[in-house]
Amino acid sequence: MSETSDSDFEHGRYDFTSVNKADYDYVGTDNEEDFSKYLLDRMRQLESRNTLLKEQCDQIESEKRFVESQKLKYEREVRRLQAEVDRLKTVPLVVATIMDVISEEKVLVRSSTGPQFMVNVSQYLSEESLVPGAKVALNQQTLAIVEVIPTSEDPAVSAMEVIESQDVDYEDIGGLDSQIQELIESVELPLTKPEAFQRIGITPPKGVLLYGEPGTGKTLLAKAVAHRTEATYIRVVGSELIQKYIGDGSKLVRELFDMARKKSPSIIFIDELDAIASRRLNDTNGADREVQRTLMQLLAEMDGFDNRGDVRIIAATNRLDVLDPAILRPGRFDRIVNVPMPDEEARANIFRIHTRFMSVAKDIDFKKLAKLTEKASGADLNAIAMEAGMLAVRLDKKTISMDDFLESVQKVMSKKETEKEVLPEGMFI
Ligand SMILES: Nc1ncnc2c1ncn2[C@@H]1O[C@H](COP(=O)(O)OP(=O)(O)OP(=O)(O)O)[C@@H](O)[C@H]1O
Repeated sequence: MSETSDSDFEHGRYDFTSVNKADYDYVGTDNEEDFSKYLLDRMRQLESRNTLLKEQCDQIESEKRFVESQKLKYEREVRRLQAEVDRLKTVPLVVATIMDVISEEKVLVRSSTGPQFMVNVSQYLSEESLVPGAKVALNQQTLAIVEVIPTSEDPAVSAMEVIESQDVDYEDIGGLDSQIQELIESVELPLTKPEAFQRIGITPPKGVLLYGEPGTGKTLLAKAVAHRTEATYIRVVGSELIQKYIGDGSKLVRELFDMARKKSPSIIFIDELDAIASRRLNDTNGADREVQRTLMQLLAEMDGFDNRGDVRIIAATNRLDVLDPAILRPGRFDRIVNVPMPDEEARANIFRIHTRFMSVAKDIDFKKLAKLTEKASGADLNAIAMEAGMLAVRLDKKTISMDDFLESVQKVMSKKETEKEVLPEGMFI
């Protein structure tokens, strides 16, 4: 009988198909019983070897699967690194802003270095993303648009101030009684009593335009009406629509009206209307065309707007003289309200309003303060009251004295004078 060592099994050297010649010697001999025993032993041995080999095979299989998955992982890593190397080796892209979309394939852009180009568009870019104002990347050689750069902030969110409820009321406004009355009739009543207008058969004005020098209370008036009507107050600033998001103004105007409808009853307050509604001087310039497009969108929104609805529009400007007459036509801003600088009586009232919650001495002569502040706006008077309060705090006093007010008047009014001197004619502070 040949000897087979354990290591033969382990190393696969054992030939399972062959039978040792010596094994035949048992057949037909007395040793047959021994031979059967031997075969049984051998079979058990082989079975146990078989189980062991199966286990080893399973283990090798699982190792193989592991190695294969590692291989795939490293292949992926190599591909990623290769792509990164390729990306770093490619020529840089030029950043540009879309000025105008001429057709599906042609777009007018202004590159970040200044010049404007008419460029082609990659067919893989979605048409909706190609809108005036969008930032794009151009191939350096062909200048074709290859990518639309996502905006880091939503212009609609940052350009609009939306306040669900206001805390300013008519009592917080000094000296503008007739202006308040105008707003009650043209904004408050259409929102609170629309049926009264229907009954009488008149349509309320679509838009109210407040004009006057800075700091005279135009914003305050709009906020107070929003408060009275419990309407959502949505404010946009004309110059921000244009300066920050060139090309996006018209989209923003559309979004503004959509939001106003969604949040109705609402009051849209457009501050610095002149920035988007000035008479155009130069049509050829891209920025001017943008302003025009924004204005066109505003007019379209106003024209398609139901004046009996629960969205009202108030706009404000310091420069009524530069407005495009189109904006003042009937059916648009057809109620024009002057918000003047406060007269003496109004100034005294505004002082009283702004010192209501301050700890002031009993002998404060508001009439005298009003006389001393002839050219002051409501905002200046507020600044005077605040400054007087600061003086009292600095001196650790319990109440604000008349002297504190006089010192503050002197300080704020002389500052105003010097600022006015350095400003070009026609510009307000
Ligand atoms: N008539 C007023 N009564 C009481 N406070 C006033 C009045 N006018 C202005 N103020 C004060 O001045 C601040 C600025 O006023 P407001 O923002 O309403 O001016 P504005 O006319 O909208 O100015 P701008 O044209 O610069 O936007 C107000 O928050 C308020 O404190």
